Amino acid sequence: MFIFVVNKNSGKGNTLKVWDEVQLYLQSKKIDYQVLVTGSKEDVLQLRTLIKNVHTKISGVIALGGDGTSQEVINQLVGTEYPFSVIPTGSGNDFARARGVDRNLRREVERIIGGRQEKIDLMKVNNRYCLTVIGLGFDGMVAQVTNQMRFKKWFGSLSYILSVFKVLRTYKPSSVRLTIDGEYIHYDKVWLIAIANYPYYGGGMKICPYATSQDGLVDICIVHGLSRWKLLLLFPSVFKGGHVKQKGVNMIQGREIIVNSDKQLIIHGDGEIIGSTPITITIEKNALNIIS
Ligand SMILES: Nc1ncnc2c1ncn2[C@@H]1O[C@H](COP(=O)(O)OP(=O)(O)OP(=O)(O)O)[C@@H](O)[C@H]1O
Repeated sequence: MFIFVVNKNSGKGNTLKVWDEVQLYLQSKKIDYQVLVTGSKEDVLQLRTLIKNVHTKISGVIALGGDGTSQEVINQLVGTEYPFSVIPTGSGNDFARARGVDRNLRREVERIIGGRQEKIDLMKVNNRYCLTVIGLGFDGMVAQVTNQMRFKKWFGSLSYILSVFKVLRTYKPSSVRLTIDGEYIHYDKVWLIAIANYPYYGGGMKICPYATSQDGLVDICIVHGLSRWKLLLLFPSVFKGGHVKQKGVNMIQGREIIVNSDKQLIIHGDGEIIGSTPITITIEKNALNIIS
């Protein structure tokens, strides 16, 4: 038995259409499933009840949505053995991108149904688990502007790039004190800090190219000390991960990161606003089963 959580509001609004196709395939193969169609984050809480009431073996819980939907679903699955996967129908889809998705829907569903399982690490902030990247400062603001954008549905992953240019015009960098596994580091003029379990965010920006969800560590990218113009020039290199070799970019790894800043910085996790500084981020090894 598979359980599907379908976020009818994700991406360009065609998630229900994709679900219809998936459903046809499941029925043609006589695969047992249940579905929860959700219209808000709060609806995902019904997943627990659904799981409790299923009396056959659950082979997987599959989200149809983007990274925000995935975050909601995995927060219901941590502590269980049920494996998670996603059929990407969101705007950014950075978790799916990192795993490598088959563009052919039928093959993607087949892969999920027959897939092997593996354990991955998750990042934890204030009792909330995040899958891909947590971003602070400039990044937090970009996520906020993107989520408020009326045309996000139309622009898909391009909406993150449009927001970058919008935020770049007015954002002011700040001083940040990082404590990484007990060691203090002070940075001035910090534009952004990205803390990653997977390489991508913002619909394909390879912010931490070497991040892997199976090493018990987060990769941290700190962009600091640059003028607005230099930041703009650095921007194109992030799509291939080339920014990591440039001046003004520091890469560090760690297990526990405490962030303090001279002004309150907005924080996103998987593209969703999850709080503001000061904040502590930890990594939990092997916290989630996924279908790979
Ligand atoms: N299961 C759910 N059902 C309905 N709404 C949800 C669910 N999970 C999250 N949401 C809300 O729906 C919004 C959109 O979902 P999601 O983030 O998955 O799609 P997206 O923003 O298009 O894609 P991405 O995050 O990959 O850019 C989220 O910002 C969140 O507020």
